Amino acid sequence: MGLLINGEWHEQGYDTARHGGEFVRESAKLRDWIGSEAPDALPPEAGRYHLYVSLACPWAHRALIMRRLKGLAPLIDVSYTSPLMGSKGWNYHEDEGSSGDAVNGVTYHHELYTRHDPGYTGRVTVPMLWDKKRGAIVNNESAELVRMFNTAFDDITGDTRDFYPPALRDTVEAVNEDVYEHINNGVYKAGFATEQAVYDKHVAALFEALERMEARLGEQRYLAGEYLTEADIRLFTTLVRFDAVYHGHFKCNLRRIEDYPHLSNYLRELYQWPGVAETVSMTHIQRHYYLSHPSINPNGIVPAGPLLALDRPHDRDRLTGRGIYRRE
Ligand SMILES: N[C@@H](CCC(=O)N[C@@H](CS)C(=O)NCC(=O)O)C(=O)O
Repeated sequence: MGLLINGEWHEQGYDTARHGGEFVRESAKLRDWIGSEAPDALPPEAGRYHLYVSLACPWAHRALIMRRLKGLAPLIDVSYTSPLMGSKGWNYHEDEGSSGDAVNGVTYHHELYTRHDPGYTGRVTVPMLWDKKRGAIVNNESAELVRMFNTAFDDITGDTRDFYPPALRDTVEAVNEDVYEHINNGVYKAGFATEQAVYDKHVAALFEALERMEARLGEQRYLAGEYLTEADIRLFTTLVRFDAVYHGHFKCNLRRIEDYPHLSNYLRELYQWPGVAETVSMTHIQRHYYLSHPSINPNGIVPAGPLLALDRPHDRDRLTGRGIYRRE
């Protein structure tokens, strides 16, 4: 793990001591846009953009799912990193399970950031969308990649499915805020805490939020109601990692997702949604977390279980669901 300072790689973990034992996530810095809404946006084009992801990373995973569900796989190709994030950060070592970098041929992900800006300062993260034409990064904030993929390429693909329908936006935003703060990032805040009181606070907030989602999903099919939206994709990527990684490795162990009837059935429904299972690699997920954080798991033993069997039947059909909203 490390970061770039004026274009130089520095090996450095998260500095929790500076924040009283708290893990504080740095905001993504590269925020260009593709589409027709913004005046200075880049044009949507088939084959022009390339998505760099780790199959282990929950933030990358949400972009990868949107790419798949919006039919963008033929337009936007993908490279995935090795699951092991060592002292030089994310890398493309094919012998460790990476696809290699077919576009730029780099070994380390940070080389892409310095190709974009030789003096780059900041964390070097996945997911990241690359513009082959300019040889530059478009955007490294997954929440924005999800939004972009939802609409930017619709004129090319003819796909009008909308994961952020205007009538549901307020609900989606409210759920996203709770899920991001207490669940998506909550597991990290608990797992990377280096003070007992900090861990206690975040683990409690995490399970209170899971209870809220459990109650919500007891009454409605999806987080924003009858339609599957980006809010569901954003919760899914944490739920699917929870019992396998966050429960043990990050000590988020008051309960498992399996112990919540609605959350566990909902997790299985989403996992079985056409196209989703193929974006899930439990091998990358478990190998990444258990092998990349020596301060938490010094011996690097990767556990054998749990046996999740996410293809078991679910009971969600008892609630009204209308699938994905389509724009007129
Ligand atoms: N805000 C970013 C966060 C992405 C992120 O933190 N990704 C992690 C992997 S799960 C990463 O690349 N971490 C490397 C680091 O922080 O040095 C997003 O959602 O796209």
